[in-house]
Amino acid sequence: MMDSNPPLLHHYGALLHHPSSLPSLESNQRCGGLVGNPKATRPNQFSWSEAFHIPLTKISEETCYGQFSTLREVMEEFAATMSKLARMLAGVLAENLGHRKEVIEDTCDESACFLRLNHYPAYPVSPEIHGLVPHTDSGFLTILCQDQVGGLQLMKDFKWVAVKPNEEALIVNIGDLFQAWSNDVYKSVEHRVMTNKMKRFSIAYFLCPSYDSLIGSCREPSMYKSSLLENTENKFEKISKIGHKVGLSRFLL
Ligand SMILES: O=C(O)CCC(=O)C(=O)O
Ligand SMILES: [Fe+2]
Repeated sequence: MMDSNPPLLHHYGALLHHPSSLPSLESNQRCGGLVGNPKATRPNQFSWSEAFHIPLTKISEETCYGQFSTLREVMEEFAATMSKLARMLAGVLAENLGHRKEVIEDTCDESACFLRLNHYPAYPVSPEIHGLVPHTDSGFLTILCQDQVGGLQLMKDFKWVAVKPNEEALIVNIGDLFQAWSNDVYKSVEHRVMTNKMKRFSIAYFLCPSYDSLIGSCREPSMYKSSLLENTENKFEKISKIGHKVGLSRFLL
């Protein structure tokens, strides 16, 4: 967790409490939608949530916002702020491993980065249902802004630990590809969202390597093979076929 300037979150309150009827997933497909789980056999393999998922390359396109065109400007501003912060943090983490911070600029151009506005409709608190199923984020770094409702948990020492809402803080997660790049010095943490009797909102900014970047470890002996990201198995294809993403295993040597 890191301290953030409280006005930042207040300024973006309109986004955090975005209308629950943002452009439907169907109309949002043009901007990149989420995929379900065709292999699910139990309710807790589904996520009780909907998401407005928008690549940075489309953030200025009015068609992505449907009737909520007033959100466009604040989305652009929010994405620019998060992008700067994510790059700065990832740069510091890269420098900590003895690399130039510019390696992040070289690897992660905006073409693969995206924002996701998550909405978790109210549901009785239950261990049987997830707001968002356990997962790790796939990219380099995620910056997450959550409201005051709570429900986010992360795996620590084989136990789920609640990440208490703090309106003065942002949550920063390492993603799978940063774990691979750092040769496991940084770990992508598993997390999930539980349901809540109040509706909940969060916004995530995902800093991701561009599809034409070579992903491999920055240290020897490397635990992960170097491969062009576009040649590795597509996580979305896998989710729609086998019900879960392939994650880091696709890079292991
Ligand atoms: O809503 C949250 O707190 C978590 C969201 C998340 O993990 C994601 O969008 O990948
Ligand atoms: Fe996540």
